[in-house]
Amino acid sequence: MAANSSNGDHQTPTKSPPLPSPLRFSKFFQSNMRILVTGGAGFIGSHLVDRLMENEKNEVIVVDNYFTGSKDNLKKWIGHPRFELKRHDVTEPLLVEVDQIYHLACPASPIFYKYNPVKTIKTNVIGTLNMLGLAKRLGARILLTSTSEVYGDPLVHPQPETYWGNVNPIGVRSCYDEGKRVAETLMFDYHRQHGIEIRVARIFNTYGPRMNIDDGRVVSNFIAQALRGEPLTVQSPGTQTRSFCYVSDLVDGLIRLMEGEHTGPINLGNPGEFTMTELAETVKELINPKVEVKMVENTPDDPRQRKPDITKAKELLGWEPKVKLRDGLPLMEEDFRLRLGVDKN
Ligand SMILES: NC(=O)c1ccc[n+]([C@@H]2O[C@H](COP(=O)([O-])OP(=O)(O)OC[C@H]3O[C@@H](n4cnc5c(N)ncnc54)[C@H](O)[C@@H]3O)[C@@H](O)[C@H]2O)c1
Ligand SMILES: O=C(O)[C@H]1O[C@H](OP(=O)(O)OP(=O)(O)OC[C@H]2O[C@@H](n3ccc(=O)[nH]c3=O)[C@H](O)[C@@H]2O)[C@H](O)[C@@H](O)[C@@H]1O
Repeated sequence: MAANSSNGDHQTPTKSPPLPSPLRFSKFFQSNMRILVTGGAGFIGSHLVDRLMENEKNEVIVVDNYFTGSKDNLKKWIGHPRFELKRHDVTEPLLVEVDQIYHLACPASPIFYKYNPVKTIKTNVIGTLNMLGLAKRLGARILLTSTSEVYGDPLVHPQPETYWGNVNPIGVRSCYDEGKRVAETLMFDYHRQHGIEIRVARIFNTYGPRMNIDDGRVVSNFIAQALRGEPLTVQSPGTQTRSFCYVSDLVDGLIRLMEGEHTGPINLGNPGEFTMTELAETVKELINPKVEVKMVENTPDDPRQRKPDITKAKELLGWEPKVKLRDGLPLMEEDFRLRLGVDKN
């Protein structure tokens, strides 16, 4: 019987195992944490990647199908030894070895998520199932970027995480808001059934540099319109409200949530609340006082009010946003000027 065999079935190895590749000890492999970011070529994802890459102990893998994201957002990392970019659609299974998963992949602007609603549902449901399956196989911690849209057209204001929402299940926005609600359910079922370490962030309207110029969301629309000298299109009635969070604050919140001890769901957003008419007037005043503000028709099921209750984020993550709308808009203006080629007079 072999001396080192516990059950007697094993042969004593006659040959020692091969040495690991010498590359195993190079700088490339010395990271402590390998992190997957799905949707990392998008707006929030690329800012998250920037922040994760600042830490030399992190190795970052991005997967994206480039539906609304772009390699351009990640160009400073392409070729970096701790960075890898892969064209991949999350509705297909993925085999990679990672310690953490930030799962962002999903079109976020209403014009894009409504463009192919069935695909949006597949991305939210099958995409999240695939990422949870990966997390289960690896024992990895997974964070989902859910949304304030799970509250629908809210009847409670501001919205705490305990509010179950007011969502139209058959409307044109349902592919996104019901899709995210199922994604949250899947996260908690995998947690309860399989013990997966989960984190769920409910993000409220976030803005900043790198949003697509023709993204269709309100802040990017107004800034692009102001710079092009076109009327700012306020969708009626203009009294509907949103609360806008600058992207650096949001990324800080996501990382705190991932690194902390709480599953969530946790609201991440800036409680400063504005009507769309107020937003248009602010953009006009800061960027181009000559443009006109024009009232246009709205889209179905547009939520009338939205403001996060961030008590939980403050208490559990020690997080609150720092950048006020009036300070964030000029930072975004600078980026849009560069990309549109419009100089400041
Ligand atoms: N920006 C916000 O205000 C906001 C608010 C709430 C929630 N969120 C959530 O945050 C995440 C990122 O939003 P964003 O504003 O950066 O949007 P974005 O559209 O800029 O980024 C989404 C990224 O996901 C990719 N993607 C889409 N479908 C995919 C698929 N099937 N497979 C692989 N990649 C896919 C896109 O190409 C893009 O790079 C989304 O999950 C969104 O629902 C954003
Ligand atoms: O933060 C959230 O939870 C969600 O918010 C947004 O959805 P929405 O608030 O409808 O975002 P916008 O399309 O930017 O619209 C905001 C408001 O601006 C108005 N709007 C939009 C565009 C425009 O040109 N003018 C205008 O007045 C809309 O009617 C709406 O009332 C995002 O698009 C979602 O991805 C995200 O999940």
